[in-house]
Amino acid sequence: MSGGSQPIDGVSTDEAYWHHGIPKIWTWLWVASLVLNSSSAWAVEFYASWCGHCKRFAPTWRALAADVLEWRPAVILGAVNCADESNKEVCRDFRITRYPTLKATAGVLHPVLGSSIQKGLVTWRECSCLCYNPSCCLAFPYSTEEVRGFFQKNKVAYLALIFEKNNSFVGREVTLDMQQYTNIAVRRVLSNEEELVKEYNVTTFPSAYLLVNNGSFSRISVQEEARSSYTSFLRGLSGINDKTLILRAQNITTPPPSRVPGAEHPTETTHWKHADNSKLYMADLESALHHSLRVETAKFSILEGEQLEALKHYVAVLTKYFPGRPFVKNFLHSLDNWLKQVKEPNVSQRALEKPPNPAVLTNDVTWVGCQGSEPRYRGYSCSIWTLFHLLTVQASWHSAQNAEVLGAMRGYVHYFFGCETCSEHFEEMAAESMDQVKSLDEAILWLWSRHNRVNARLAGNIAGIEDPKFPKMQWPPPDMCPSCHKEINGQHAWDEAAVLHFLKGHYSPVNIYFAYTKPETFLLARESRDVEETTGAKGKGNGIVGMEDKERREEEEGGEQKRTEQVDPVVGRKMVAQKWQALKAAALAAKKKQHLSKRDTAPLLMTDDNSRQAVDYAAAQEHLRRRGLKSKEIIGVLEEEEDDGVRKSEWFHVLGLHYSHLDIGLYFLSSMCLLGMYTFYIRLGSSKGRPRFSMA
Ligand SMILES: Cc1cc2nc3c(=O)[nH]c(=O)nc-3n(C[C@H](O)[C@H](O)[C@H](O)COP(=O)(O)OP(=O)(O)OC[C@H]3O[C@@H](n4cnc5c(N)ncnc54)[C@H](O)[C@@H]3O)c2cc1C
Repeated sequence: MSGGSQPIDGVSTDEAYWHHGIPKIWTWLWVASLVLNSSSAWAVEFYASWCGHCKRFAPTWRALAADVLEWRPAVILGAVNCADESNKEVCRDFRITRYPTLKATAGVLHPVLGSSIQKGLVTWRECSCLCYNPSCCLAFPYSTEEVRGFFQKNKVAYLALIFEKNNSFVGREVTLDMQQYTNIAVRRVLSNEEELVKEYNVTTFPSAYLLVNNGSFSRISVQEEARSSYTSFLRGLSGINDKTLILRAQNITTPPPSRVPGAEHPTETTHWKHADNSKLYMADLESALHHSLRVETAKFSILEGEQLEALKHYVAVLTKYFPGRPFVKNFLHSLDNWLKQVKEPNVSQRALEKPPNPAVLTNDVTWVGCQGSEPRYRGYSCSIWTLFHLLTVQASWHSAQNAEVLGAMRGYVHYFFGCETCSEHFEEMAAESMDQVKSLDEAILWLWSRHNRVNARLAGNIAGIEDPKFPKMQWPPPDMCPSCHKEINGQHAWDEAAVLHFLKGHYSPVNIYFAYTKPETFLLARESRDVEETTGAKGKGNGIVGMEDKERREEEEGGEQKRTEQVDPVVGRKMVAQKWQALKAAALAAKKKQHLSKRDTAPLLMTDDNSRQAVDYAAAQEHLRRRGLKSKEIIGVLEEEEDDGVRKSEWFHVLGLHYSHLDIGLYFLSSMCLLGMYTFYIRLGSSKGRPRFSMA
């Protein structure tokens, strides 16, 4: 893979990737083998797709890639998206904790703008030449002897000499510009190489001379003594060979694998999800938890000191105030307990990664309310704001300490939030006034007003980081909360009491919608399968709770495709309507054939496709299995269904309540009670008229 302004054939083109044409690096193995073992010098930008500053920096990196396109294979530019979970290990191993970070095979390049990066690249190229491959060091200054013996040693038609001062980069840049051309060599000669300076009668620096292998030479006459002028003059010489011949001969245009199999991790699809901006979505909140706890913290192989304390504080606040689904709350509780019991001064990432058993949390991201019009917009940063607003409001209903949530947010943003400039800005605001927050309501308003300050700073689409569909505004806008806005002396003013009231309603658990969330059974199934895949521990739980061994074997023998169908959210999404019908049909058939009772199939059959009610598919499926329905007859429907914007999640939405499979279990229990009572009363009825007690 190589850098440049043009898309490279065969490289997977990701819509989310705005560094168009710069190689996207997928996996640690690949990076390690390509970057570290390469005789080329690599410069890689590590970024996060949600990070505004990375978006702002992207044009510079892109322009640089275009500019140094001709420096391949000596210098190659790449980019790695650290927000992509499949790159988690790469980013950790390269010790990337903030975005954007530029790293080169010989050190870190500081993300400074413009030509200084280029100069940095040139200097670094020289250093890496020394470290890795001395024979490639064409950019070192030439001595008088080297120039004199040049044509004896090298079978080329031309030698271009760039005379320049030591601190000039022109000679080195032209050398790199021309290094893919055959039949010509470019060398820099320093102004203190007196003999040569005299011999060629050099009076200005820089200036360039062309030596021909027949012994003639002339000054290169250009309008401006600059890199671009020299390069275009030299490229116009007759007999200069086309670079693509060399590239082909060296086979360096071969693209890298677009994705290493197994590196994929289910992430969001580009499929548009219906969302209402007056609602909160649990999918966003759970995705924020997952990303903050498993991706942002995963950048550090060891957590210790204040950073570890910040994590503990964050998790403790989440555990207290996150209004999650029961199994998510369990997850947080387990993590919190585990962290509290840590006696060592540090915690390794590996230890942290072990999921607290048996609790489970989604292990991918699904943006709904935080979805951007393109994958490069919004997402994580939106969700973390949403999460913290929700927590400040939740804390106000409990007897929390005033700045407990704000403190957790401050610590989290300071130590873990990858966007460096965001973190610095937030810290400035916190240092300025967070300690003046005197009540829980003030904490809600403090966060609201600081968020609005950030919105104001970013408004107006600075450097294209604003999602055009979600322009930055002072929030809540009048259409969301008319009473929040008032006028004092013709000037807009906020009615803070109304704002507080609005925020408490907006960031309240009853305003959280569960569309696009995955049920616990689905997550457990996926998690245990992941464990199985990584440990190779086949047969040790396939995630289908309570499944008989025989059936599990059948399932495994059923082949990969079936398993994929059951769990792959993308495939599932496409096929779900069909599957749903098939599952119903299978249940009906089974009911007839196998004499399953109505009770057994009830949860499935009572569900109306067009209603807003939805059944816990996985629970129903599991239930049918237990009732003897063969696995082959049950088509896995673990994914939500979407039909004209009406969603049926695996959780019931009935009167605003969410029913899990536990609820369905209770439903069966109550059905049985009813049945029992019914039988009892029938018996009672049939015994009417008969004396209850023997007559005396
Ligand atoms: C702590 C922090 C600091 C950041 N600093 C920077 C920075 O310095 N530079 C930069 O480029 N990006 C920064 N970002 C990212 C930026 O603020 C946005 O998150 C990002 O641009 C995505 O914007 P968005 O349109 O999704 O809405 P966001 O601003 O992320 O808001 C998310 C949701 O919160 C709600 N909301 C909006 N405003 C408010 C409010 N005032 N009160 C309550 N709820 C509100 C809305 O429903 C909105 O959809 C920061 C993010 C965080 C978490």
